[in-house]
Amino acid sequence: MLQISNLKAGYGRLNALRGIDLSVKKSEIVFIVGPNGAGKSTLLKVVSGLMKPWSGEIRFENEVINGQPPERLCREGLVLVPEGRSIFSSLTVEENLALGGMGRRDKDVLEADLDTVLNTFPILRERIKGVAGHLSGGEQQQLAIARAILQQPALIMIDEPSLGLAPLMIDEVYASLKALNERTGMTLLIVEQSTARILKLADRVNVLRNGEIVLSKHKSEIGDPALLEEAYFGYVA
Ligand SMILES: Nc1ncnc2c1ncn2[C@@H]1O[C@H](COP(=O)(O)OP(=O)(O)OP(=O)(O)O)[C@@H](O)[C@H]1O
Repeated sequence: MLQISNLKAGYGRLNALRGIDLSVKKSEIVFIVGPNGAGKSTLLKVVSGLMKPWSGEIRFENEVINGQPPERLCREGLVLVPEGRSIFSSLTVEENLALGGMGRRDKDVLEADLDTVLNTFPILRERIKGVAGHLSGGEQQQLAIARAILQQPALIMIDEPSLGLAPLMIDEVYASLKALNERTGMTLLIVEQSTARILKLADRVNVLRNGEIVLSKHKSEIGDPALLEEAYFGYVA
């Protein structure tokens, strides 16, 4: 579904991505983990069209998408949930969700999808008429994910879904994402700073450090989680 080859990008003279190779297959849950400043957000920005790469190639469903604008990629099914709060805080929860389904013509299916999303994130049903800006950080994160799901993306990229969430809430959000992936086959590319929790969910884990993928393993290849830690902290070459 997504094939990234020798991707390089940065800011001015700062080299943030130094030749990334990465692939995501249909219906997989793929994680990119790495410490602060590793280049994780930059990678998602480049793939989603928010930032132009210096060189390399990004293929989405076999089409080269380098440099295409984010709104076009969104229409083609590649949707980013950026880090932090990306909801419209003065609109209600319902209005925010409606924006997610705006481009869809299948209104009946949309209604069923909305119901499913509200079952997945019950707090959003409780607060449906409330102003989104009054939700807690974690609830706003759920709203951002729910809105993205309603866009029916083929590939949803989420930047740090655990950011600012209490541990129990992180478990809930991940359980919901896993259930969604199992039910609909939606492909997920998720960025996280911490390696905690991800092994239970991931089909593939990529460790990004200093702009380079230093480890990429399918779940069947990760026998010892220490391998992951070593790559993360740079104990191995
Ligand atoms: N807008 C920007 N202008 C200049 N440098 C930037 C900008 N955004 C990021 N950087 C730099 O690019 C490098 C990669 O940053 P990036 O935000 O991609 O890392 P990250 O892995 O997402 O980190 P974190 O986990 O802390 O969010 C860092 O050295 C960072 O300082």
